[in-house]
Amino acid sequence: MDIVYIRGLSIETTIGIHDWEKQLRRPVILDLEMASDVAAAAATDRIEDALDYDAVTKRLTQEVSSNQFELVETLAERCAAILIAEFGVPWVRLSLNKPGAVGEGVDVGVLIERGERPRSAAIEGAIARCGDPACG
Ligand SMILES: Nc1nc2c(c(=O)[nH]1)N=C([C@H](O)[C@@H](O)CO)CN2
Repeated sequence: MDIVYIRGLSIETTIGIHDWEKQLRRPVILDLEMASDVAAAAATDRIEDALDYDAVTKRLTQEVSSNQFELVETLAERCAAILIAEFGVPWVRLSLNKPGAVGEGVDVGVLIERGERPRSAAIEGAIARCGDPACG
């Protein structure tokens, strides 16, 4: 499985369960791994055949910065849903860090995986030879 990744995407938003948190804007940091057929894009050398990390960055920035959330879980699920529904990403691993949430130097957040991991060509070949999907 090939991956297009985005690391350290910092987006300003309003997030938190406490009243004081609802009054301020603060950054959250996203790290994304998105399944994508890199070989197919390389074969044509066309952005239309690639998962455009610039377009993903702009869309997630727009969504996260223009909305308010209570939980990091909600924000993470919203981003994963957008990647699957709007960008056709079959599988995503997304980690969301909320800096300073529980004090200096402590990292908290969530790590989620959504969608189905595409099988490698080698696994597909093995299944085809075996004739039974359970074989893979
Ligand atoms: N699992 C979670 N736990 C907590 C969250 C959250 O979003 N998910 N949020 C908070 C507060 O907003 C925190 O950042 C500051 O107390 C607490 N726990």
